[in-house]
Amino acid sequence: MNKTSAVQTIGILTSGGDAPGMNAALRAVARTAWARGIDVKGIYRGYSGLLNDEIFDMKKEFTCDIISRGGTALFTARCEEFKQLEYQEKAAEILRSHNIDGLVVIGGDGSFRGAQKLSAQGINTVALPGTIDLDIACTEYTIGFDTAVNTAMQAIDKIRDSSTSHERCSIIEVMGRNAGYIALWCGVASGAEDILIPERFDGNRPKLENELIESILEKKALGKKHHLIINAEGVGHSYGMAKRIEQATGVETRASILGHMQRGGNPTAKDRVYASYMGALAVDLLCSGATNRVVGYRNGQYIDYDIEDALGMAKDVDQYEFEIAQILGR
Ligand SMILES: Nc1ncnc2c1ncn2[C@@H]1O[C@H](COP(=O)(O)OP(=O)(O)OP(=O)(O)O)[C@@H](O)[C@H]1O
Ligand SMILES: O=P(O)(O)OC[C@H]1O[C@](O)(CO)[C@@H](O)[C@@H]1O
Ligand SMILES: [Mg+2]
Repeated sequence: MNKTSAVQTIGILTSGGDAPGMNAALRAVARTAWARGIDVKGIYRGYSGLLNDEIFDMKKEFTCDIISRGGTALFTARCEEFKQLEYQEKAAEILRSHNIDGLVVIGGDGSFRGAQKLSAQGINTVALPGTIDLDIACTEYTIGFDTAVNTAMQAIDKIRDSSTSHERCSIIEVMGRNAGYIALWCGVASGAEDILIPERFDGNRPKLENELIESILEKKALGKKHHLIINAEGVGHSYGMAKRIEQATGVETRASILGHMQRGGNPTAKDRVYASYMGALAVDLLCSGATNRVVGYRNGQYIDYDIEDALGMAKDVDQYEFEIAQILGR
């Protein structure tokens, strides 16, 4: 019991797509809470597990040997029904029945909405940005992005060796349904000739493919031995694109979709360390009586925002960075 803390029992859940570093975050939440004299309960499978009362007393052993592991030891899920008020009320009741008066939600923007709804139900809630997509406007860093980019970059390096040997064009599709940050970073880090991201795609596929065909022929004329296109999932259609490009250019073209391997693997040092500090801050915010907050990282500092304000912020790929990425690929 901590008489000065606003909360006495903290629950932790992970929600949405898993992200490397989630384990480091939940470990830091638990260990900081214990250091502050606060009990910790784990909730399996995100909001879905919460509604099914999959709640347990977390013990120290649960947090051992997980900092280096990808994924989430709490498992994760998406739960459509949680968007309805009656299920949010039910979830708050379940939390109260376990004496959970503070909750840490680790997930992406969708999970933040859920956290906000639980805060409205009277459960003090703090969210941590756990997503490989980097698509959260209030923060320059999200847990898992660094690992995902490094994983994808290493895969692209390997494809590049094969692509160069065969003097082919390779289209490599990386994750990011609505956001092109992974594609942009991989494109720059791999020296890609073209980078396709949803933020700069107007939906006109014939126009996009014509531009790519022109770019491939131009570079071929300059003597380039391969052509690497990094395509974000949000633009997609990599296999069809490869076929049409090959037909139009006569350059053998292959598509590779990297898929969920980008979400796994041992987190980088950055993801472990940032996630650890963010997890600790979430606990200290709850202890101070804060609710409906999201933790972020900006200008070298860990900070927190009101969830509504955070979700209201707009995020776009930096135009200067995008232009330079294109120049460097020429
Ligand atoms: N408007 C909402 N109200 C209540 N809960 C929500 C809302 N939107 C999303 N959620 C809950 O959060 C869960 C995760 O949301 P979502 O699938 O958007 O993933 P995310 O947290 O954004 O992560 P990522 O995009 O990185 O996979 C949903 O399945 C749902 O349970
Ligand atoms: O296949 P799933 O698990 O539904 O998730 C895919 C989505 O999750 C993300 O990787 C974010 O975690 C998106 O980039 C992707 O579109
Ligand atoms: Mg999301």
